[in-house]
Amino acid sequence: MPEFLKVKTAEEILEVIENIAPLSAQTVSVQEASGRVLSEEVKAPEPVPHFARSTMDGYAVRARDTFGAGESLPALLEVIGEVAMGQGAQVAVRPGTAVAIPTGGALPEGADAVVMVEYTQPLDETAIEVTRPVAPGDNVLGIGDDVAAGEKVLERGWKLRPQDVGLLAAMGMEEVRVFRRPRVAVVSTGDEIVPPETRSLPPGKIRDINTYVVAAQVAEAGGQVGTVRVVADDLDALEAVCREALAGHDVVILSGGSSVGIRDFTIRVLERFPGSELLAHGVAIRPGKPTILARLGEKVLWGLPGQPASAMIVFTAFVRPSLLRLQGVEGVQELETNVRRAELAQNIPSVHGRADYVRVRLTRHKGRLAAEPVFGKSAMISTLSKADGYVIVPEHVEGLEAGSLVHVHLFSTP
Ligand SMILES: Nc1nc2c(c(=O)[nH]1)N[C@H]1C(S)=C(S)[C@@H](COP(=O)(O)OP(=O)(O)OC[C@H]3O[C@@H](n4cnc5c(N)ncnc54)[C@H](O)[C@@H]3O)O[C@H]1N2
Ligand code: MOO
Repeated sequence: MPEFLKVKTAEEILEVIENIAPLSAQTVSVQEASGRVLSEEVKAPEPVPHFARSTMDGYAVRARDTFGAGESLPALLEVIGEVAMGQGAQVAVRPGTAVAIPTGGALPEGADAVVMVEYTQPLDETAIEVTRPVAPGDNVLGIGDDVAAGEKVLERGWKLRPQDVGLLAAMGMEEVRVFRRPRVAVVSTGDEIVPPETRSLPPGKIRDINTYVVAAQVAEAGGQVGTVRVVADDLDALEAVCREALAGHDVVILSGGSSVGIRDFTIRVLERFPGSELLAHGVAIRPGKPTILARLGEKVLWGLPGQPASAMIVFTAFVRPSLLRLQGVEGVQELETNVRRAELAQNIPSVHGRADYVRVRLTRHKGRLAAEPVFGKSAMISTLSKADGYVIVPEHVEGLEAGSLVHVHLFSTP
């Protein structure tokens, strides 16, 4: 009797994934760096800012000249000049004097603070009264206050976000070293699969769903979608497509044919690749049991269940983290941002023996985030479209009760 050869728990699969080494590194320009993962830590090559800047519109002063100043006893200061934006200060502040300065202007020599214009009163063309004292450093961003020279600002394995790219730009970095993005082939198998543009569907045929879902998920996970193919249930044809896909890609994702039926060829194709190492055939989750994970040297092959809901759930739970590992993401940066806590809106029944991955939709209930189960067979695409993610009912738990707090694993990062 055919059977699943190597059934693993979700935790065991995630352990295998954690041990996937990143791909090689490459240099990219800072403009292209958002979403990429650093292959080296970044240290600040220079201080930011590299000159002391005012953070307010006002007057650069010596703080001690304002000590004791108040509404009834203002400090009188001579205004001896003005700082132009984008230029170094041309004049130094001496005792008893002030220099007009815009927000972001360079603090003149001799000054150690800025008085906001609101707390000054012009006396005449060349003098002001200061009605509030400032302490040294007030309203000033000193050299290196933002980033000190040599400071470690970003870790290896950090996935760069827009604000990180801003930090690199501020430090004058034009390029960074990042891990290569995995090139991924997406292959759907099945005699029944026809392209979406097919107008009148013959009986027994269905339009291709998984190719489109998986390719979009790969792109969202930072992978580069390469070959996209639909292959008939034919062992030789599938072998040929896999051979070509493995040669030109880091990862090959098949969908369909991963179960134990007579037309489920993924395992049989793998047997034709002598160096292949089957890491999992079957994972103890529902839906999604017929999942295959294999390594062929440096390459990774995933066989996803053909049912669209199963394929999408398995991708989110396992394939996505594996693509992130190949890109060098370390720790939980990405996985954490993909989880929301919500209150379960309805009971979820479940049985012992397999972890249930139940599709849910996120809604607002009395100002709080709620997770509403979307029940349906794994052959249904509409349930996925209604759902935002899934909730896991662990193997040894008999269902979850309405009102309990759950983790919703999102299909997409918003
Ligand atoms: N005797 C058993 N039969 C099945 C088992 C089992 O344990 N024992 N598991 C069931 C489960 S659960 C799933 S899920 C499916 C997965 O099977 P395969 O991965 O081998 O996938 P296929 O049989 O090729 O297809 C299943 C289903 O999905 C449809 N499909 C396939 N590709 C696409 C696509 N690109 N777009 C849209 N739909 C697709 C396909 O037409 C089938 O209806 O096995 C169960 N059987
Ligand atoms: O486990 Mo299947 O993947 O229910 O549809």
